[in-house]
Amino acid sequence: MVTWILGSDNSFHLLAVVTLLGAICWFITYLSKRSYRNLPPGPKGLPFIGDVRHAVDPIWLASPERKNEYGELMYTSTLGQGILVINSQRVAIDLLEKRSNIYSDRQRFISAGDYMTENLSFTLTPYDDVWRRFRRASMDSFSKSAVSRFYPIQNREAIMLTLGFMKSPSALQKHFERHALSILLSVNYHHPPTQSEDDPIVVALANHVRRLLHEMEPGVRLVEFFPWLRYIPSRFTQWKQNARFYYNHDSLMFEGLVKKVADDLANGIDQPSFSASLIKNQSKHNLSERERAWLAGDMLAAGTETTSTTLHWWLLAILVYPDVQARAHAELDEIVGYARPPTFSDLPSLPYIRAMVKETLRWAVIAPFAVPHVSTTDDWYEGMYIPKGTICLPNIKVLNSDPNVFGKDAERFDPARHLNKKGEEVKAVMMDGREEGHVTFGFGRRLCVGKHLAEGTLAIDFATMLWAMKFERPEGAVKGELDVHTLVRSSLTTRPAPFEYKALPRFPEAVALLKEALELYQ
Ligand code: HEM
Repeated sequence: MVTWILGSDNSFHLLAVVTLLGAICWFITYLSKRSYRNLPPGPKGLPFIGDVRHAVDPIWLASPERKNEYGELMYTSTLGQGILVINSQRVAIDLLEKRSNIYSDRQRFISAGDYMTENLSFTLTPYDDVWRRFRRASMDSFSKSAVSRFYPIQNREAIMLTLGFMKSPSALQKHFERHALSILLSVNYHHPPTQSEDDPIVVALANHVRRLLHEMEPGVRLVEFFPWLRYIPSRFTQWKQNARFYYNHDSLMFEGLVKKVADDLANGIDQPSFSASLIKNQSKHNLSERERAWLAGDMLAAGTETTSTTLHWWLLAILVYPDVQARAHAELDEIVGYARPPTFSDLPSLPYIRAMVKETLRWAVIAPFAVPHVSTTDDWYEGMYIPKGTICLPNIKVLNSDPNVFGKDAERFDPARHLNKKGEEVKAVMMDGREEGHVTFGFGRRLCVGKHLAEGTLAIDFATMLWAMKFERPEGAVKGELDVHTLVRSSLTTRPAPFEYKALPRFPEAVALLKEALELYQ
């Protein structure tokens, strides 16, 4: 047969086709090997399973030693999943900002994503049409100018937080968590101030976040490693039944919160809130009722713990750096005085307080890898190959203390680094010229939507708390004893290790003046 083919007229064509196919196969193999030979440096691990041990160890991945060992980019992989750790602002900006069009997807989770949220959790949703509509709708309400309508809520909550602290200073975490959630419930639904952490909505939300994060933990769901398991019918798979149950449960919870706002609007009660804007702009945003409810609901999950954890780090920072606290007190005394607590209208005249917001976000380690991005196409960067589907981890602590950007004293908490010699705000301390002075809000198209709201909350909280109180170490505490390095993992974020402090009123009338001011916001 072979002889016949070779001997016929067609034989030449066939031989040519086979040779050509062979050459193409060889070329593809050569190219792919060449690509994989050019992956960024990093630990290789074992054949087939890769570097499982390190890939699931965030402390190892985030350590500044990796930068010394491998440089600005480190690539590792496990079970075929590529992971890229970005260790310099320059590269983070080049990839996640300048090539944002191909680095803006999120990691896919079958259980937490496809089943438990039907991919309607804004923070986790893939880079698709739903995300685009969510992004547009939320930018309308959370832009720098739009958030000013929430100032009265933030002012009220700053006073409530300060009064709570003055009454029971030791319960810092409870105060910060109640405060952050209460702001977001009011901003989202014009909900009245939340009084305690036992409030049913507080408990329900905490459970929602806890469930999702548990579901996303590596190794909790086998289906994440063996996606074909999703095709096993629900009656044999408890995880699928649970995920469906909680999707329906959470959808009803979020829809119920928006419905209350819709009822108010129908009854002529028109108070500023994110949900009210979504309802009024229904046709512009093109969101279904369910999408709308999940969008508003995800703001609570994304904004609560991040804000409360930042406050927690700030308190530690001003204890470790009493000189910073003293300079903030001096600014408040000069600009606000002792006759009334600060308001948003004071903030333009309080550059040191505003710089303290930037510096807290730079110095604190709130989310060590922000929220990972995923690449959507194969890419080449400075001769290195980055395969499609790579999980990209910006190493926030390393980027925020990059000596090329912040100098040799980057470890120090020093708001003055964001000011010039005259004490005025310096707009850009960053490589891309962005104004924040840190990369804690993430990058590119997925940059934190709530950043303006969060900055306002932190500024008015710092101003109000420092106007009323002085924070000190308890008697007998030795300088240098405070631990600024340990990271205690909470659900979404990392907090500092527990520490002791005293919160002392700065002058006798502070409580009465705060209570008086609070009445204006009731
Ligand atoms: C200090 C407080 C906050 C910090 C440190 C923080 C940090 C972040 C980070 C790191 C991301 C991921 C960015 C990226 O993927 O590159 C993010 C995304 C997001 N944040 Fe924030 N955030 C804070 C407050 C808030 C608040 C108050 C809200 C709601 C009003 C909010 C809503 C969101 C949303 C919805 C996303 C997802 C955006 C998207 O995937 O397109 N955040 N935030």
